[in-house]
Amino acid sequence: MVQSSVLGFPRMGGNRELKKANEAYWADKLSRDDLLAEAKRLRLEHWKIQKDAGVDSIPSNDFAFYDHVLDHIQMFNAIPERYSKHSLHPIDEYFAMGRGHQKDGIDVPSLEMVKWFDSNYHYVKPTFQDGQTFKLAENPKPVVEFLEAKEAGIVTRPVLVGPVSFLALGKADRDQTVDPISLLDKLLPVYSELLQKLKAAGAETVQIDEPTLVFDLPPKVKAAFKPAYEALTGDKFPKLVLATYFGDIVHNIDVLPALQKVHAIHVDLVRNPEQLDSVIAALGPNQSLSAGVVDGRNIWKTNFKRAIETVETAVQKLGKDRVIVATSSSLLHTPHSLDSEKKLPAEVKEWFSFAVQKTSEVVVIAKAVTDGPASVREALEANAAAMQARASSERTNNKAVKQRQSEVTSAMHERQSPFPERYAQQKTHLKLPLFPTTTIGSFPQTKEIRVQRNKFTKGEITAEEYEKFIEKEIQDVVKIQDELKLDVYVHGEPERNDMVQYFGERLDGYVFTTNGWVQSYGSRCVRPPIIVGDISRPAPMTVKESKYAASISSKPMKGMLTGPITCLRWSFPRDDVHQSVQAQQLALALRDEVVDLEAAGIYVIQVDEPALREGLPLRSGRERENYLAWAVNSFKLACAGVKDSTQIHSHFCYSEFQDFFHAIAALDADVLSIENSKSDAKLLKVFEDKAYPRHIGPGVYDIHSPRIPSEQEIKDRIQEMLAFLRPEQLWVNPDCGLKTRQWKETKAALTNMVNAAIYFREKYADKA
Ligand SMILES: Nc1nc2c(c(=O)[nH]1)N[C@@H](CNc1ccc(C(=O)N[C@@H](CCC(=O)N[C@@H](CCC(=O)N[C@@H](CCC(=O)O)C(=O)O)C(=O)O)C(=O)O)cc1)CN2
Ligand code: MET
Ligand SMILES: [Zn+2]
Repeated sequence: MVQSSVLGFPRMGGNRELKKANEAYWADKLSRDDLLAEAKRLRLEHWKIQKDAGVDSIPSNDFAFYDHVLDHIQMFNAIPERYSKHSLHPIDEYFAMGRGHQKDGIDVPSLEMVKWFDSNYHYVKPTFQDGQTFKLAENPKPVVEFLEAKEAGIVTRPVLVGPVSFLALGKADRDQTVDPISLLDKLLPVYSELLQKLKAAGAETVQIDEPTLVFDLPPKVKAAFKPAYEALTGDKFPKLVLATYFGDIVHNIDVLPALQKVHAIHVDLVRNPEQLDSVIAALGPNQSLSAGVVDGRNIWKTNFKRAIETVETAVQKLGKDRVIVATSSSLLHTPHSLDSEKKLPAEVKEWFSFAVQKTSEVVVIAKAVTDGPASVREALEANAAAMQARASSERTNNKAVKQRQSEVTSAMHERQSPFPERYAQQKTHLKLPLFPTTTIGSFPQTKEIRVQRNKFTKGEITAEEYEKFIEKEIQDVVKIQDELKLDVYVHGEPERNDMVQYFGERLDGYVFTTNGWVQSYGSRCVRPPIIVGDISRPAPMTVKESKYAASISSKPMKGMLTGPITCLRWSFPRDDVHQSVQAQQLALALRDEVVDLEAAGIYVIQVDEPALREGLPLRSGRERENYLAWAVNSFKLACAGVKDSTQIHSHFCYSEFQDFFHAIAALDADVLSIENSKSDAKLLKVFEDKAYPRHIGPGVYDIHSPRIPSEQEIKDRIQEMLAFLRPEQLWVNPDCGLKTRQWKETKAALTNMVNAAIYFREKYADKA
């Protein structure tokens, strides 16, 4: 029979219990025992949900306090000495690697955190030493959690990150030269030991994730699969289901013969349905296919008819015993349950499926194929009705939006004049000093701000009271910027819950959840708004706050918008029209906002695009070029409606930009601010040819840590930049917004930053 399976379940809990427990533990408000107990309770609850839904293969070890890659770093003892030398309790050592540790005389920053493939989830990068060795932890987490589930009567399928991906997703530590994949021989015995322990504990099957198979792989990495899976398959090991996701593996299909002893290969058939035939053809005679047909990355109900057809195609070739119905990826990227959404319009709620609902979907699909459609007739009929209702809904189509899109011209993407002419006007208009200082937009989102917003959302305070509160926050932020002597001010974004959700809530074509949280990193979560139809802007979204801020200050006030690509990427997009169409609709809505800000007297406007790099297709080639063409165009369309004298800024963070800078340069923004301080100034190499023509502020300090950078440190950074960039084109700013910081360290860090800028301003006074 066709089995059903889930590749991973969200960890946070229906009410973000894990976030709250972690943060309480970090603040010394929850004991270690209580934290561990809460985690155990959540794991059990999540297994039960899947068991009750009837899922055959339920994952374990998908839970992580902070990040699952970090779990592996600790379990294999790939812990850099700067963490291990303090003999912290294992869980504190773990958090020290994830988020840094400044306590009891210890001061160590976190390991690097980077994007998980093309998602808004971030993992902790394994960081290896020359001479790296590995050792399996005494009580490996996957074994402990397998036994925990077993004790509760649930036999699970443990999930591991595979050895090739674990190495390939890592890097050499700073000042080290080791090529991670060369460590395979040392790592395999540890995996072997772990898999045997899992088998001894009773695990029949283990899911081993090798998502790097969707990349273009360097030959050395590609060649590592054969020895790895020869070493880890055979009678003494559990059966392995090797999982890939977020792309196709057709370009690496020649790796499959080396994987023939692996029980099953999992592929993402939501993202790349066309890979089905090639993968089936490459399977060995005894191998099974795990067909990822329920989307782990989006919230749309699965189209049962289409999914069943796909699975049937596989069954015809392989037989029912060699096909597994699965989620396309872990459900980590979807919110917990639709049941807690009380405010969604009833019509659209019918179109959605969150993690809890998706667990039932895999079961229905598997049953439909095993026992025939009649066995699940009701579910299939309800599903078909929902598909039909969505396709014909008034909400999805807006004629005026389509009309406007048809009238977009190429001239609408270009500013009136080239940069030198624009800059000449901006210079006289804005009267900025050399080395102008600014921040990226947000100031600390204090507990008080969140509590007031929560009261307003619940109707406990009136709109007027909330507005007064926000105005007071803006006044405070302006006053602080006066004291700090910054040059270009921001209003601080106190009215925004999140830089994407805030816009989603103000645009037609979107709906939003009240509890649809998804983990972004560590304990930080987002509630991606959902694009259900054609997007338009019913009214200005940010003008009131920016105008108010400008009215109480004599300095230039920077307006703050989230760009079309970031709005798209950090929302749940539609799956019924191409993303380029949605991006253009967002661009047109933002274009109106940009023009309205200018008309309201805002002459510096920042349009953030931190997700531009994340949207880049994972493999090089034509698909990437297509993406860049429409992505760059949508940004330009959003910004180009202003006069030459209005200065357009854009901001980039959370990605590596060295190999991507040409795309950022193509945006033609007057000023860029770009994260720089964590990557050992790798970014600056891009400017080696000294050809970048416009203005730019590579971040001068990391905002992720409460650590206060000294004035000297910041001066050193700026000095380093001056080797690559002209003094006339440099801005001085932090790496990113300050919303996750406290006021105390924010003021101290910015004081040092402004002093450093003043030093260079005086030094280069002749350039002014
Ligand atoms: N969408 C998105 N993706 C992004 C980023 C980003 O800023 N936005 N930045 C990068 C890093 N990722 C990040 C993701 C989240 C957060 C973050 O700060 N999240 C906050 C939630 C922000 C939010 O939506 N806040 C709401 C709701 C706050 C809340 O929890 N309220 C309480 C009630 C108030 C209280 O008692 O505190 C509740 O609902 O229970 C608001 O302010 O209104 C968190 O997890 O704590 C930061 C960075 C990359 N991806
Ligand atoms: N303007 C936004 C902020 O300052 C940009 C953040 S990029 C993740 O928070
Ligand atoms: Zn940023």
